[in-house]
Amino acid sequence: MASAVAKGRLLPLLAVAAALAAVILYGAPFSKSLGGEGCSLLPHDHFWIASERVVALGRVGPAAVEVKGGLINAIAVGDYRSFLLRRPVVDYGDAVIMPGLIDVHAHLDEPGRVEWEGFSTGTKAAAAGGITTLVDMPLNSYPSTVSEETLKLKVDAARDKLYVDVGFWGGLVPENAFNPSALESLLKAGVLGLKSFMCPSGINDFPMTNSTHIEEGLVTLAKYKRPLLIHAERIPDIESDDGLNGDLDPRSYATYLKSRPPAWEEAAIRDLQRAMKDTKIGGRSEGAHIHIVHLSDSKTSLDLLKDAKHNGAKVSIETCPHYLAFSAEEVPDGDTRFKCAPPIRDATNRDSLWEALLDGHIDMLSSDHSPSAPELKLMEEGNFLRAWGGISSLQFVLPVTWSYGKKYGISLNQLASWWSERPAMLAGLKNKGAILPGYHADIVVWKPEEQFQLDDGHAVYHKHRNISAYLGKELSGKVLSTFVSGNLVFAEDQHAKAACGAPILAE
Ligand SMILES: NC(=O)NC(NC(N)=O)C(=O)[O-]
Ligand SMILES: [Zn+2]
Ligand SMILES: [Zn+2]
Repeated sequence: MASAVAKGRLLPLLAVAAALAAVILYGAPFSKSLGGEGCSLLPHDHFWIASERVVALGRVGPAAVEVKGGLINAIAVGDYRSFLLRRPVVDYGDAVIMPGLIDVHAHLDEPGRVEWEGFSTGTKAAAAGGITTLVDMPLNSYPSTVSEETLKLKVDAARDKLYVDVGFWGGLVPENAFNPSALESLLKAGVLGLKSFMCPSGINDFPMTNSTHIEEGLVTLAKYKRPLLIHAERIPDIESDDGLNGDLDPRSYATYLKSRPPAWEEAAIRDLQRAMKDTKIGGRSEGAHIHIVHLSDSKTSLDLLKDAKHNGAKVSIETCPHYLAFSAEEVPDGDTRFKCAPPIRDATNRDSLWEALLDGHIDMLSSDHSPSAPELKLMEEGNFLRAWGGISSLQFVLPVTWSYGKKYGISLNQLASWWSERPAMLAGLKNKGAILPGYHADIVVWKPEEQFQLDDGHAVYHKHRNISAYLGKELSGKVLSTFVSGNLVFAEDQHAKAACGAPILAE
């Protein structure tokens, strides 16, 4: 098995344990020092972790991973046990060792709305769920991250509160879209890219943009080679009133579903045709990249995006676990925990989303963790039209993707691609998103087969556990350990004492 992987595939072979022909060792060129006191539950900065199922180098199999100074230093592929005698090693048996998840779409709501989530609880939940990096959305905090100054407020608010690494998206809003120097100062200050809405965002200081704002913003983004993430729903110029006449029961999920039809996603994507074309080689914003967040409509909207990609536009697509796990048919009336925008659609739509993900038309997954204060979910009243829209899911996305994906035959390598490799590329995170020598030792160790009930006895680190639509579900996939830059930040239902995650700022 070892030699099959080694054959000319990847990195230079720096050393081979001569006594053990079965072990192939890949080495890294440099190392970086670890964080300080209390950062890790493991008292070493040089150690090995090993298991029968390491997801690395394009395969899943027995291997040991050497972690040194926060980086992956080497990978010994094959029968590692005798090789590791007398070395500090954690042998995880048949648990899976996989790259940590990178969640490119989470709303942590700090500063300004810590009563919704906050950096501390949000990143503790991430660590407990095997997420090692997340990128925070520019809205739902107050103020929104739309300028150099407001980014500074974010970074200041995050100090000493991060249990995992956190990057930041900035906002593209009408106020800065036609002002390249304002956008440049935001980009120079370190946001990893920008995000905009094509419909009202629900947040006053984050107004929506039209396609002209977007086309202008992309020209500046092209210079920096950073992406624009777009919430692609737009109220069509002529709204059909299908089904929206007659009695509207705001507790009925059908009412909500009809209020945001696939035509909204389609209208936004049609409106983006010119912007997408501009990203092509030779186009006005060549070098820029459009990323469609949380795609729900797997029909015309997806077809239009597939065409754009096929014609050379630089476009990527994400969807979220809730669109893959749930269907409109099963959302109980009045259960506003399931309210999000765009909405969760019918089961046929869900199956087609899975198909598109498996076929590579959808590139990656994200949580779109968007909690609020519980009162705003109006759970007693159950009013879908007035409740806060957003699914609370951060800690659960790995077991959810796995549990609901099993019946579609997903593999561990696909999980690593959708949750680590592709998101790292989107966010421009070099040295993250894979278990490779020289990369950050950002790793999740988990047991896919272990089932658990997400009941009252289960530790949930989100600020508000009861607003999550996943509560009460039986899931498969228990996270044992999470490493961020070699620090064991979560293990056995415990977090490291100190919050040593790093803010990530683009250079
Ligand atoms: N203001 C929000 O957080 N909105 C979010 N809400 C959802 N998805 O329901 C989003 O990402 O659009
Ligand atoms: Zn959105
Ligand atoms: Zn969102």
